This record gives sequence, C-alpha cells and structure tokens, in this order.
Amino acid sequence: MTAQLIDGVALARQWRARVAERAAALAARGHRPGLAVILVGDDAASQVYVRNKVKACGEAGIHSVLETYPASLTQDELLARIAALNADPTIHGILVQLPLPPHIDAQRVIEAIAPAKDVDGFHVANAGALLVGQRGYWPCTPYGCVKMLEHIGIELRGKHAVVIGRSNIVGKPMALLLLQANATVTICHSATADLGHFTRQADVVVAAVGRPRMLTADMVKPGAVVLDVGINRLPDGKLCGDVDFDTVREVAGWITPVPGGVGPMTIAMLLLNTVEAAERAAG
Ligand SMILES: NC(=O)C1=CN([C@@H]2O[C@H](COP(=O)(O)OP(=O)(O)OC[C@H]3O[C@@H](n4cnc5c(N)ncnc54)[C@H](OP(=O)(O)O)[C@@H]3O)[C@@H](O)[C@H]2O)C=CC1
Ligand SMILES: Nc1nc(=O)c2c([nH]1)NC[C@@H]1CN(c3ccc(C(=O)N[C@@H](CCC(=O)O)C(=O)O)cc3)C=[N+]21
Ligand SMILES: [Mg+2]
Repeated sequence: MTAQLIDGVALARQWRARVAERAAALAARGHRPGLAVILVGDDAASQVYVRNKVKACGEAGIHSVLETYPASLTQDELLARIAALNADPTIHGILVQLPLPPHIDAQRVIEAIAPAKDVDGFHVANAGALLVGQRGYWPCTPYGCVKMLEHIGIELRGKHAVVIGRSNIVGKPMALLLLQANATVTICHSATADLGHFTRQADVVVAAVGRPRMLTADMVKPGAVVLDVGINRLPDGKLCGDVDFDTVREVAGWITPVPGGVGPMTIAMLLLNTVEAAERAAG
C-alpha cells in the first residue's frame, strides 16, 4: 500500500483564492487588508520565507509592508516600530519573523504586538484564547494542519493523535487544536522514552521536531495520517522533513511531502488570519 499524498501547494492555492475574494470585498469598501512583516538580521532561510509571504500577499490583494533591519537593531528600537504599527490603521496584521538575534527577547517583542494584530497567534492572549476555546488567532502552522485534516475528511473523534514536539508555535497549539477536534492527544518531546511506542499507536502523527527523517516506517501504524511540519536543510542544500518520506509513504494512509506540504499552508493561513483581522477591524 502506498499513502495518498496531501498536496499542500494545491490546497494552499485554494485557500489563497478564497482569501483574495474576501480581500477584494474589503478593498471595495475602502478597507484594503494590510500586513507588516519585520525581519531583523540576515538569516538566509528567514529571508526566503519573508519574501514568500510578501509575494503571497501581493497575489491575494493584501497590502504588505516589509521592514528589514540589521541584526544590530536594539530591542527598544524594535518595540518602537511595533508601537507605531499597532497605531497604524492601514495595518491589520504584524509579523515579526523568528528567530530574532540573541540580544532581543522574542517573547517580550511578541507581547508588544496588539493581540488583534497578532496574525501569527503567538501573543499570550491568543495562546490563552486557544487554550480556553475562545475566539482568537490560531498559529498558522497548526491551523494549516487542521485544514489539511479537514480536507482529507478524517473524523478525529475517537482517534489517537500523537504530536512530536512541544514548542509554543507548533507542537503545543497543534495538540490543543487536535484536542478541540475530539482526538485523544499525546505530546512527545525530547525527554520521551521510546517515541516509537507512542507513534505506533497513532491514527494521526504530526512531526514538528527539526530532525531530518527521524520518523521512520517502523514507527508508523499502517494507514495512519502523517503530517510533516519539519523543514530541514541537508548538507547538499536540499530540504527534507522530519519524516523519512520514502519509507513511511509505504506504510501510511496519507502523508504530506516536504517541500510542498505544511509550509505552503502556513503561508495561506497567515493570509487568512490577516484578512480576518481586517474584516474584524472594518466591522
Ligand atoms: N512548515 C512550516 O510552516 C514550519 C516548519 N517549522 C519547522 O518545524 C520544526 C519544528 O519547529 P519548532 O517547533 O519551532 O522547533 P523547536 O526547536 O522549538 O521545537 C522542537 C521540539 O522537538 C522536540 N524534540 C527534539 N528532539 C526530539 C527527539 N529526539 N524526540 C522527540 N522530540 C524531540 C523538542 O523537545 P524539547 O521541548 O524537550 O526540547 C521540541 O519540543 C523545525 O524543523 C522548523 O523548521 C516550524 C514552523 C513552521
Ligand atoms: N513569526 C514567524 N512566523 C512564522 O510562521 C515563522 C517564523 N516566524 N519563523 C520561521 C518559521 C518557519 N515558517 C515557514 C513558513 C513557510 C515555509 C514554506 O513555505 N516552505 C516551503 C519551502 C520553502 C523553501 O523552499 O525553503 C515548503 O515547505 O514547501 C516554511 C517554513 C514559518 N515560520
Ligand atoms: Mg522554534
């Protein structure tokens, strides 16, 4: 048996088209959605991601402003820029690309973003809203994973979902969203003894670790849905996920590729959150 592929490029295209319709409707009422993206430093991967985000905005009819600063930018200077964007009525979403240089406290910077403009869903107010089931912005990567699961039509109620990774931006919110969808959820991390013991029980596995090909075929239950969040650059320059795609695809029921899986959906959900923020601001 070979797994069916979940095509993140095609699904993201569909979502971006829906966002474009909503953005056009807002623009027609004089409320063009706007996203500000802040990049500090010269991390090569961050530059690629940020460029992709800005390009996707343009194609969806979302006004975007890219602010790039040298790594020497001070935390106070960054906080001042965020304060200005919080007060700017043409900007509905603010994204500060992570990682930030070590002299800047990333959580402090995130908390300076107005929660209503925090389209990454990283602010404690949005994290708390997700925890208690209130309306807020969901982090784009787990949100994209939920859309992929909805797309393939899997019923999560009664299923066992295993999330590998517990970061604030991927693993933890992913687990909460799966719980909200009535899955039984296990969260694994670097201190988990015998990861395979858990993943072999999983109907759904989400790998969000950052270790190339760490999820191997012997760790996957036949027919399981495998979502690969990992983005790893190999010495030869190629990208690969946390899942050993070539072997796991022979066991799984559904699988996302890297590239072309979760990554494009992350960007589509950023646009969705931004148009949503603009709609809420327009009333
Ligand atoms: N496709 C996309 O859109 C996105 C992709 N990414 C990618 O996803 C991956 C994860 O990102 P992020 O959550 O930010 O990463 P972090 O480094 O913040 O978190 C990684 C998690 O993996 C856990 N972990 C590390 N080693 C192991 C192990 N051997 N077994 C089990 N768990 C382990 C860590 O455990 P512990 O907490 O104990 O340290 C941690 O919880 C990265 O490759 C990143 O590039 C990230 C964001 C978006
Ligand atoms: N404030 C903030 N918000 C983020 O959402 C955020 C961040 N910081 N820092 C870094 C991570 C990583 N991330 C990715 C988004 C898209 C792809 C993506 O589109 N990947 C393509 C390949 C891109 C390539 O070729 O490198 C794919 O998987 O097909 C990857 C990774 C968002 N992140
Ligand atoms: Mg991280």
